[in-house]
Amino acid sequence: MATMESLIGLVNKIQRACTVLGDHGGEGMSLWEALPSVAVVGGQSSGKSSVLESVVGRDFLPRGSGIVTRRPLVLQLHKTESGAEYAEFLHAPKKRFTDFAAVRKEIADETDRITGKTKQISNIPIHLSIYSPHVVNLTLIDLPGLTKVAVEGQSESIVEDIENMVRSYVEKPNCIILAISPANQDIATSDAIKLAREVDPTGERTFGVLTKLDLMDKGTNAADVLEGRAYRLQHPWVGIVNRSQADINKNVDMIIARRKEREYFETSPDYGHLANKMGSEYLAKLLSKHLEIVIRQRIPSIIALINKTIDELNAELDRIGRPITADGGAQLYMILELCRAFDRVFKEHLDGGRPGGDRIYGVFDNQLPAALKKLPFDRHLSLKNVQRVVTEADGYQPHLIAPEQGYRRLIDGSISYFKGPAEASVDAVHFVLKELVRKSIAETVELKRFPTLQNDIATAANEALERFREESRKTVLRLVEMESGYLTVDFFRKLHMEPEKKQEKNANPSGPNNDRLNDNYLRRIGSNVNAYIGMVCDTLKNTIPKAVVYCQVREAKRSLLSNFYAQVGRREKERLSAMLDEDPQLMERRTQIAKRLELYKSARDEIDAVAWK
Ligand SMILES: Nc1nc2c(ncn2[C@@H]2O[C@H](COP(=O)(O)OP(=O)(O)OP(=O)(O)O)[C@@H](O)[C@H]2O)c(=O)[nH]1
Repeated sequence: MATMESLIGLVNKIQRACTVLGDHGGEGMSLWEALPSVAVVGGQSSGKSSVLESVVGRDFLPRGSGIVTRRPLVLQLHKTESGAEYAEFLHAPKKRFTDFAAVRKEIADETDRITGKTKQISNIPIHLSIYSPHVVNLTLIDLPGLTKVAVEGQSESIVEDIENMVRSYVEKPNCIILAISPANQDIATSDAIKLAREVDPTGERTFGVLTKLDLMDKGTNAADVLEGRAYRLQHPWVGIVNRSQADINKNVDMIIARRKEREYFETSPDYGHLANKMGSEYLAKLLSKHLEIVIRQRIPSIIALINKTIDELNAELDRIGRPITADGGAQLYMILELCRAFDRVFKEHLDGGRPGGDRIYGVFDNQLPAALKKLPFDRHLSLKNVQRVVTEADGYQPHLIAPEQGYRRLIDGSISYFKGPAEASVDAVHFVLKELVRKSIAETVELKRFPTLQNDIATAANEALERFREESRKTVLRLVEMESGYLTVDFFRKLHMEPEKKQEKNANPSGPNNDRLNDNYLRRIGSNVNAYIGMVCDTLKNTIPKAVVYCQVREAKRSLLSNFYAQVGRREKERLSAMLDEDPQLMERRTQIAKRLELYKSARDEIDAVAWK
């Protein structure tokens, strides 16, 4: 069976770890909140700090008039076997305080650091651990005193602010409330009891503490309260006699004060019969014992919470990706795997399965034919232009039979118009491919965590696409040039064979005459060229897409990242790690999760070890 010390020590340890990680508060139910803690609540000057100090057996809290406690103080008491007493602050972890006057000063300074020297309050806690053979394992939270009026220099809202802050601690179901009330005031007006009743109506987690018993009017006593008749709680009331202000001023030692307190009860005619259940030492033991019971009850639910959280953290780690290995070979492998994952997505876009590849067909099916249709052959083959070209081609010697040179020039001129739509198709497909690269990178889940690699892949892919575009451009231009380079002879032979019935009877069949190049003759040349160009157009409508697919689409599928692979393979280990750089926020998040995971796992181990001892 676990001992009391080990159980409370365990909770102390876990709380401390939670604190280091900033695990308390925040989103969801945290481990911190699942652990029991003791909060000290009371009106101003009710004796909260004095009770805390007697429990610890040391002077270490700032004193003065007005509200001195202006930030929550999370005080963890660690019982040590022997040796010197010392204190440590979470905000100055490397510094051991053995002088408790310095601890007091540090609390005051640290309070001012957040709140300024004003009388404002802050709900950011100060964490203090005290290691001593004279304490019991316990975590206590000292809170600002509840007050009814704001004093000079404080905002009007301070009364409410303090109450809200204190309430935020005591309303947690795992908070044990140490409600401090001074005996020289009517218990019915106690701020502590009022708040405790509100958040814990059944009184099962409230411990009533009555201070200043020695300051009661002569002839009156607090037996009614201490024996539970005035205000009933589930736990017995504990009476306390702290040092008076005069004692404090005289520097009366805590140990002596404890002895005097013991003597007070033992010799008191009013409380002598309760003596063994009164005093700060008894209170410390009572709390510690209660805490142990509570912890024991809570262990199953704490373990459940821990296990649930471990599962959640693991799931989140899986989602954002596990840390990357440091080995160069493994990194190279990982980069190539990631590239392949991208490549798969990219191919799915082209081959179907993912949208986008169809837009390439759109280029061939709509854009290209539409552009071809718009070419200005009407203008180029107008009577006027045909006449101009043919005459120019003839030069000083008009053609004898047929205007061979004129035909060639008209055809060449027309064919060169095809370059525009051919290049436009190349560009259009280029942009579709580029967009698909962008989309594929965004859609490759595995790449999400690696912004640098995403960039590298995008750059490499775009460079490759640029090369393919250039190759494709050359190829389609060549197709067009090939059409000019050698004309289809058959077409003209057939023309020649056709009966020239449409020719005017009086026109000179051999061509030119005095009003050489009459309209009908020119129209015929124009329509012959037009028919030939129509044939070329039909051919190019088919061959341009073939060239584009061959040079760009097929290459993109085959070798989009080939150069990149070769480069990566030659890279140094440092460059590989750099490529696998992640979003700093993500890395930070992963470290956070890993740390919390560590905390929860070690908490589980510790609980296992203690609970089954
Ligand atoms: N005689 C006597 N004086 C006490 C007792 N408890 C507290 N005092 C005195 O009451 C004054 C206030 O006590 P603190 O312990 O500072 O009270 P507090 O509730 O912590 O005060 P704040 O943090 O300012 O709200 C001090 O001067 C103490 O010496 C007691 O049991 N007997």
